[in-house]
Amino acid sequence: MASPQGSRAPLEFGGPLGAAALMLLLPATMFHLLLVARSGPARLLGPPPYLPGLQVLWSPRMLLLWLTWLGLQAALYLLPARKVAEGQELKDKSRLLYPINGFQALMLTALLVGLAVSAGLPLGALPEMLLPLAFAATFTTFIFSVLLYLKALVAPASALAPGGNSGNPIYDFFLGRELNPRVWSFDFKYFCELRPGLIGWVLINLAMLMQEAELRGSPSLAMWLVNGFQLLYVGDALWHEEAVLTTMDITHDGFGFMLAFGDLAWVPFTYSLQAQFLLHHPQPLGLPVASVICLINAVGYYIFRGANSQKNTFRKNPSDPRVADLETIPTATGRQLLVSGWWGMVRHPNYLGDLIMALAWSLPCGVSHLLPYFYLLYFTALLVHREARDEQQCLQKYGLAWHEYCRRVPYRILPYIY
Ligand SMILES: NC(=O)C1=CN([C@@H]2O[C@H](COP(=O)(O)OP(=O)(O)OC[C@H]3O[C@@H](n4cnc5c(N)ncnc54)[C@H](OP(=O)(O)O)[C@@H]3O)[C@@H](O)[C@H]2O)C=CC1
Ligand SMILES: CC(C)=CCC[C@@H](C)[C@H]1CC=C2C3=C(CC[C@@]21C)[C@@]1(C)CC[C@H](O)C(C)(C)[C@@H]1CC3
Repeated sequence: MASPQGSRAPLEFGGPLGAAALMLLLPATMFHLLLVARSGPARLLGPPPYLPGLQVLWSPRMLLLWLTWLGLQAALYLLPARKVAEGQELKDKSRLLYPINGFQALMLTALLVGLAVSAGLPLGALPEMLLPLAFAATFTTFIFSVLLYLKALVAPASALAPGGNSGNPIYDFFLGRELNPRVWSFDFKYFCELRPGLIGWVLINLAMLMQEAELRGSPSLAMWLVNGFQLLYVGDALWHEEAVLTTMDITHDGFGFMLAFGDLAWVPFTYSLQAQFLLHHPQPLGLPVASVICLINAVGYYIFRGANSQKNTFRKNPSDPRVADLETIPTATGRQLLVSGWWGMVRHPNYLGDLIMALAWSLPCGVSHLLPYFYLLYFTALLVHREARDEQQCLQKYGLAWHEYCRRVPYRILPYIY
């Protein structure tokens, strides 16, 4: 059944056909990457070394391990939070409350893992378990998405997302029907966006580092860099957890297969690709090159954090002294758009910083293989597409003022190029 507002929303991602194709393509790509990363030639574009049978992929023990991980993160989410933040205003003018305790969850996970490892937990064995673990994550994601779809059938119209309610079950299953599915105060989308996947990603990286130390005596410099850069990224996301409440994933997109799979399976198992690659294909890296790569990551982080913080500070309080002097354009909604500072350089300076960091994460893996650059390629495509979606939403929200912003700041992500 199509909702009144859903029937007006234009279809994205190529409509039902595109959604169906992505639901097959994304898991297939993830398994391809997992298989290729451990193969000798490590060819991104070649066939996988072998096709694993169900007996390799399906393991009740791995399913149990995966569910235990989700359960642990859910328990940490429910612990008392240092702060409770209000989300953006909803259609019915209400605001939801969100616990801000993601960084605390990261620290407690580190403590628990540290204790478990010193008590003999073989974390270095995790690399060998990635395939069945990824299969368990994909399997549970499908089941979870079906439950989310069914839950949305009984949700009031005001709880539905602007997209994802076209009436086509495949499309709606993929995009997600309900904006903020919750059971009591447990918010599934917010929980999945920042906890099990992101923390799982750094844990997989750490397992690669420990396994490398076991195999070769000590972790390589390249492995240290990849682990350090990505830990900084995840730590930063959890430290600035409140900022996720204004992203389009939380404010605009429904919670369906796309985000559930993206958050729970795609992020931990494909974002850790560089560490997986390095475990099986050690790369020599000298200090001078490592220093240049650190500098690239630092520049990317500086732009990413500067731009995101500037916008978040401005959106919270436009008269905050840190942003009060910036030039702005008024809009008919009463909100203003920044046209100087980071947001006067390009229309998505935060994407630029993120892409520079993505480059720095691949460079420690050398230039002999394309595989470790998969993240950079995928992420460029994701951000270009995301930018176009955001542009469309901003045009709807701000109309003429958005046209004026585009005239004053003509480049989207890369100054003078794009
Ligand atoms: N690692 C990963 O896989 C991914 C990382 N990311 C990162 O997540 C972060 C958030 O990205 P995302 O949610 O896409 O979008 P942004 O944080 O860039 O937010 C876009 C919104 O910002 C507001 N805005 C745009 N221009 C201006 C301006 N000039 N002045 C004031 N406000 C403005 C508008 O919303 P409004 O006016 O309503 O406030 C717009 O909808 C980024 O750093 C991105 O790189 C994103 C996707 C994947
Ligand atoms: C191709 C595919 C499977 C689509 C789903 C996309 C998701 C993987 C990404 C959509 C937006 C994301 C964000 C982050 C991770 C990736 C996903 C879920 C993010 C949590 C990474 C850390 C950042 O600091 C962030 C908090 C800004 C970011 C928010 C968006």
